[in-house]
Amino acid sequence: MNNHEQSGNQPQIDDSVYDVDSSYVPLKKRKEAQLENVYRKLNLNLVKKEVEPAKQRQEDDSVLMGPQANISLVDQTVELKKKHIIKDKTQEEKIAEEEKAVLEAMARKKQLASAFDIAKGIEYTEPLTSSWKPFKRHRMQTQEENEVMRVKLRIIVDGENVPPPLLTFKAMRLPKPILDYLKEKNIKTPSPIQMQGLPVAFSGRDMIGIAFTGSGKTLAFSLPVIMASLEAETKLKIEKGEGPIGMILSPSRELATQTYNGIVEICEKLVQNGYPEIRSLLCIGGISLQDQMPLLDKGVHIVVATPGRLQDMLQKRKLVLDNCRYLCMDEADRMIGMGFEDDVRNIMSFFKHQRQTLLFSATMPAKIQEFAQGALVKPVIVNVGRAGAASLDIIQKVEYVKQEMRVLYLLECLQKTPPPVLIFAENKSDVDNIMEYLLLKGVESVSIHGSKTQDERDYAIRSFRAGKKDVLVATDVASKGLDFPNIQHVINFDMPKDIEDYVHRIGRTGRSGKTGLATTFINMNSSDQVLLDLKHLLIEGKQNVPKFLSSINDPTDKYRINGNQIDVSIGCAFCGGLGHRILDCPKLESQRRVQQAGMRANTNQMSTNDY
Ligand SMILES: Nc1ncnc2c1ncn2[C@@H]1O[C@H](COP(=O)(O)OP(=O)(O)OP(=O)(O)O)[C@@H](O)[C@H]1O
Repeated sequence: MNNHEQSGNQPQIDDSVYDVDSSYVPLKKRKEAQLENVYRKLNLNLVKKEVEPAKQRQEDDSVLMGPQANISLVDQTVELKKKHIIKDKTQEEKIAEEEKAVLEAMARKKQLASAFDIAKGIEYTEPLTSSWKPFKRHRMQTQEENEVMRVKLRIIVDGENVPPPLLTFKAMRLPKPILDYLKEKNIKTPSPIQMQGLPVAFSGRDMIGIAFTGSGKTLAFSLPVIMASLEAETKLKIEKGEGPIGMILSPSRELATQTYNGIVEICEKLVQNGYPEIRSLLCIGGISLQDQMPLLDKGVHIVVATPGRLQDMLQKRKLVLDNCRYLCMDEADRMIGMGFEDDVRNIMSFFKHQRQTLLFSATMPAKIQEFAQGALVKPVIVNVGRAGAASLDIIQKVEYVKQEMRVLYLLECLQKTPPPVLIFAENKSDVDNIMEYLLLKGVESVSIHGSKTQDERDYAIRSFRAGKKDVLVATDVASKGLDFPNIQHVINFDMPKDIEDYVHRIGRTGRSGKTGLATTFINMNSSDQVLLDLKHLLIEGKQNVPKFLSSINDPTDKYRINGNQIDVSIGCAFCGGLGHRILDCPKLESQRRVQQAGMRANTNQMSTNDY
């Protein structure tokens, strides 16, 4: 029943209609055109360069080499060896060079740094320090011992002087009320991203944290901001109108609210136990600024914000970042890579001092890491699993369902598991239609998308979270970071445009060690590129790959010369998709188009949804 392709008796499955071959006829031409577009966008002239060096070398060689040459034989030999190496470059090396050039050009174009620092010519070379340190016995551990531990925990780190991983919350020297809070929440042992990420963040180090959906990243950046605030408050009380000490940026109002609520709970626990009051402000669209003025007047320690409202407040000087020393971007690749990039750059420009910067996400392609490293000081990269990999706790099913049959099939699909179930659709109108249909059929459902009022959005999230509604139908606004308890099943009414969104969507289930199911409807309307990314993601996750996916012509085959010589698992350095390389990246191409048309606000769903 789960797999239509396998059962072969469902009318809505029609593999024969799915003529994938025809869409790949002009592949070579398409690649050439895409390449040209990428280069044009980046003002590179690499296509020309590819042709010219050989000619140039010939000319150079004729001048430099041979008996007439005015250089020593040793130098000539070196030159000849170089020449030989250049000539012997494998196709793999050439591709790697092209990819590197594209990435470097992008990094140059998009330095993520404070305008203030750039203007003043300030460059920070050393990380900030903090008074936190691990117990002596952990400090005494050798790097080798730490590394052995990391290997066991499947944690990969990169960076100088990485603090040791700590296996218990107690070893992290957290205040007792926080330890009690964690126990009450049944959070007994830190997850791997917490074991390594928390010591790094507590030490004041800049960090990029990558770990699969539902693995506890929120605590890995919330506890450090609370600790930093406690430290600051203890040293010098935050007075009227001062603060914040730390700031967390989220791509959606709902995610910001969730993070804020978690922080407030922990801070309340601290106050109940005699610790100083740590005040937090939720800075998102749809909340009355007037209502927040009394809190702002008192001074706040922590701000959790979406970029739109935050910029508004910064511009109006309702908030100043003079004392802000901690910045975390949750779902960082979304924040930097798509849509919010200019906003983030603008927010950065309001900082006046060095800050600790942390970036977290489940999907963080190399492109973002390179880009972000320009803004971080001696960062530590903490990686648990491949960036962009799906959680192994999710059973992924992919079914071919004709476009017009999808709504009808939803009801059957809903029977697969008990509630709660999340249904994702790309378009707001689809969300509305699905919702109407489910209500007609008596399914207790709520829906959320960017055109709903804040009250409607809040109601939907609240009632679904409380278990009063069985089904939440949503656009991608609810796909990133939201943590609903025990989602049994995620249904993708359509395949998202990029594989990262797919990873985030299905990541609403299979969280904190529990198993979940994800079903995705695909048909001829799904793009070939993303289906190939999906195929490779399923292979990576050891999931069943349906025949209609495995039979698609795979352009990454062309990179597997000489018997799979190229490791395709490196995937696309821009979007992280495994089914293509950066030179074929549809997302890069679509961004180029968006930028050219100057339509960012209209075409990026996040931007319209989340302010
Ligand atoms: N160490 C832990 N042990 C058990 N549960 C935990 C632990 N840490 C966090 N959790 C719980 O796991 C759930 C998922 O955590 P969280 O929302 O932080 O995941 P995430 O990694 O941020 O996911 P996403 O990538 O989707 O944003 C939450 O309900 C959280 O309370």
